[in-house]
Amino acid sequence: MATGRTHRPATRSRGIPEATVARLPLYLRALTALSERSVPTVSSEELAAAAGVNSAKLRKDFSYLGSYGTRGVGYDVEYLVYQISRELGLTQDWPVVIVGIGNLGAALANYGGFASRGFRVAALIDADPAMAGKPVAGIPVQHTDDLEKIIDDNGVSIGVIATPAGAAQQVCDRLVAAGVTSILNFAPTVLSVPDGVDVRKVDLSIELQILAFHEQRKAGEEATGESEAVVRAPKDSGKGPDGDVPAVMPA
Ligand SMILES: NC(=O)c1ccc[n+]([C@@H]2O[C@H](COP(=O)([O-])OP(=O)(O)OC[C@H]3O[C@@H](n4cnc5c(N)ncnc54)[C@H](O)[C@@H]3O)[C@@H](O)[C@H]2O)c1
Repeated sequence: MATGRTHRPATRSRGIPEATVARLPLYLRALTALSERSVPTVSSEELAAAAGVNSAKLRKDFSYLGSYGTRGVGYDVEYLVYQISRELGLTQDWPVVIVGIGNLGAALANYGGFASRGFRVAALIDADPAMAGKPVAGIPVQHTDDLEKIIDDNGVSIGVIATPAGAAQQVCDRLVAAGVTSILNFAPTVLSVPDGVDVRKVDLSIELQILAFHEQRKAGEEATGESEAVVRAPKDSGKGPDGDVPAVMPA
């Protein structure tokens, strides 16, 4: 299944719904931008607009954090940044390994945005012996033979898979056996993991296919001149139960 969902129940142990957890990074991004502009407080409406979320939903989400804002003043930006960062586990440093240092893995390794969000690229791993020792983003690539030792030495719990699809499950199995409990998978394949391991999948081509579906629908509306046309989506419109995550893609 092409999904960005984690293999977890809908509610986390501390009572915060998974859908709220998924919105916390959106609030954090908007709050960080306000903080960088030294904005001290923000109303729920302003923040909701900046995060692209409905304001009633935002207030409900923040109630799970025990954050209710002050009437007429709004939310304290710095405190909310701290609260959300703490809730997301970002007040600590997370060493991450990237496996598969080709076009995508190298681009990820070079992305500066991870470090500023608390994710440190601890190691780069590839199966190609010719790459071993070569620096990418200033970090020497290490061979997959040493994967288990690298995970252990660096205390890594988050792994990023950027290998071809055919290698991804085997890489995943090794990461999990070595102690990794969260995986971000870029390979276009479904990974099987044991309970207790979270997998999130990123697939830009699926996002593009969903956009293509909407483009096609818009073009159909224009052609028939139906400004408010009821153009019914196929039974499976490409959206999951939350309306934001593709559940099943057309063949
Ligand atoms: N999710 C997305 O939006 C998205 C976008 C682009 C690419 N991809 C996927 O990301 C993956 C990588 O794409 P790319 O363009 O970087 O490919 P690439 O061929 O440039 O790189 C793949 C790298 O993986 C290494 N590799 C192969 N088997 C391995 C193994 N068992 N263990 C460790 N390393 C191994 C190869 O040596 C190579 O360096 C592909 O699966 C591709 O489909 C996903």
